[in-house]
Amino acid sequence: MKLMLAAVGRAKKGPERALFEQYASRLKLPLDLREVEEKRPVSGPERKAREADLLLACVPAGAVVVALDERGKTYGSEAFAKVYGGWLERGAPCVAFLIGGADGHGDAVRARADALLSLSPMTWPHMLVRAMLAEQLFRAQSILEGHPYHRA
Ligand SMILES: C[S@@+](CC[C@H](N)C(=O)[O-])C[C@H]1O[C@@H](n2cnc3c(N)ncnc32)[C@H](O)[C@@H]1O
Repeated sequence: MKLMLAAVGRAKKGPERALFEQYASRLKLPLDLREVEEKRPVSGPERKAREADLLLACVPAGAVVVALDERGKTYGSEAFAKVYGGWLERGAPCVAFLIGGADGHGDAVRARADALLSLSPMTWPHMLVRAMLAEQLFRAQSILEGHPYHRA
């Protein structure tokens, strides 16, 4: 079992990337980061559709697919830990988290996703979303293990 984060855009060296790497490195399951980019000058629905294809091409067969979307379901951290634990127990080879680009996710991602996960109803910059997701995965891991980190 591994975790995968497929995301639109390439993270430059900087605080968001450092924060993501800090939390990702504390996860016991390997977290494979795959960055995708549409290089052709397309916009709007065409860009969204192309980015959806690029993201889905990263997803291994049989993976649990979780699309990050502000319109998705929100959880408290304890409730999220239970849901996350359920995904891990499904026996899938991978839990794949997908982060969209400036225009959000295309229809193909929504159709394939097993869950739409919101970190809040607000829209956050996608590079920050990577770090926030990694922190919540680490928090969920701590909750499932009964580690005191999650009380902080
Ligand atoms: C800058 S946002 C683009 C939002 C886009 N305008 C939309 O309507 O979906 C880029 C990506 O960051 C992620 N994202 C931003 N805010 C989020 C939130 N509150 N919860 C979950 N994911 C979020 C989503 O994956 C989104 O596709």
